[in-house]
Amino acid sequence: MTTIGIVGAGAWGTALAQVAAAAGNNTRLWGRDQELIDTMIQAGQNVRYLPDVPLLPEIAPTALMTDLADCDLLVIVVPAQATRAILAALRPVIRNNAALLLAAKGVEQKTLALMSEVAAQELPGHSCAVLSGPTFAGEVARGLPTAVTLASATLTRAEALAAQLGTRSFRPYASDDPIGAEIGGAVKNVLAIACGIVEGLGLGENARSALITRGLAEVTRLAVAKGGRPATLMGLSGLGDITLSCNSRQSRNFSLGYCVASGESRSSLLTEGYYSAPAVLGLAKSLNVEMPICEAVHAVLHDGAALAPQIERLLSRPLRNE
Ligand SMILES: NC(=O)C1=CN([C@@H]2O[C@H](COP(=O)(O)OP(=O)(O)OC[C@H]3O[C@@H](n4cnc5c(N)ncnc54)[C@H](O)[C@@H]3O)[C@@H](O)[C@H]2O)C=CC1
Ligand SMILES: O=C(CO)COP(=O)(O)O
Repeated sequence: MTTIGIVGAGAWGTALAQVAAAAGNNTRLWGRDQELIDTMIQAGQNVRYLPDVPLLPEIAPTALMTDLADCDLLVIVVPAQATRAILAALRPVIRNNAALLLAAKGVEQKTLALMSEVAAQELPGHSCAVLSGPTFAGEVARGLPTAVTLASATLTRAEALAAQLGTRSFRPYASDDPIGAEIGGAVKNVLAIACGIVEGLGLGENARSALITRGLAEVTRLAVAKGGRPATLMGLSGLGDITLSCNSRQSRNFSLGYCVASGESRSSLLTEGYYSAPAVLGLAKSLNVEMPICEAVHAVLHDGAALAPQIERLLSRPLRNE
């Protein structure tokens, strides 16, 4: 039996622990907060991040990193900006041949690195794959049907992981384009903020559809410049996740955009898209890729730009061929 350590006991980490356990793996769920872990053990649910979802009894929550020492696979599910520190903390603990599966959707602000690049620097020699796609944690944890991209540089490795984690309701599709999958996951968060803004301003469904489609063109340009394949962006980790997150207030990124547009407080909603926007743009600049929608979101969130001129700027761009 495979022993899987889920590193990060937030909403997505908890949902992935449900998946790993349901797929028949020996599953540990590590979180940094001992009090939360104790409550999880007592209440049989993650009361802070995923309330009202009973956890499978096979999941072993722990706040001790040493409990991950014998894991065959570590699923890294802390926010992108915290991933480097967690990987470094795991270095003295985990087995030399433990595999990594990266589940955060973001780009590191300090270095503009993708999570797979961070992992290669912090834990060189460990095999590494990426999990991404349209997945609201609550739905996955309740066992509702979901499909994801599971990408690794080697297709056979991705297929093996897909078989290890797949169930009737959680269907990983294997891919050998981790870069495309990672870029899709990181940029969709920024696009979801843009769509939340459009919704909050009441600009209509046509405008949202235009943003989704032109956003898809934008993210594809970046992925290709970074070495990914356009077809990946037409799959679950691209179009699939953009469609989900750009159309639902269940998305925290979409909700952040909505709050920004309607002038509601957004302090409790600083999301992966908020933190990754500067890194996505930095990466785009370094690769000479134009990303006007992400630029507008960044200007509003990080430079204090007013919404109206940013919308005007997008609408007054020269007409071009599709
Ligand atoms: N919630 C969702 O539906 C999905 C989330 N994701 C991605 O998964 C990643 C995690 O998101 P969520 O679990 O939703 O976030 P969350 O906010 O629910 O939980 C984050 C977890 O990470 C822990 N954490 C934060 N900083 C840490 C640090 N420095 N060291 C150790 N632990 C730390 C927190 O204590 C918490 O347990 C994000 O990149 C997100 O984009 C991906 C797919 C679905
Ligand atoms: O990644 C997600 C869905 O695929 C979750 O989106 P939010 O982080 O915007 O809630």
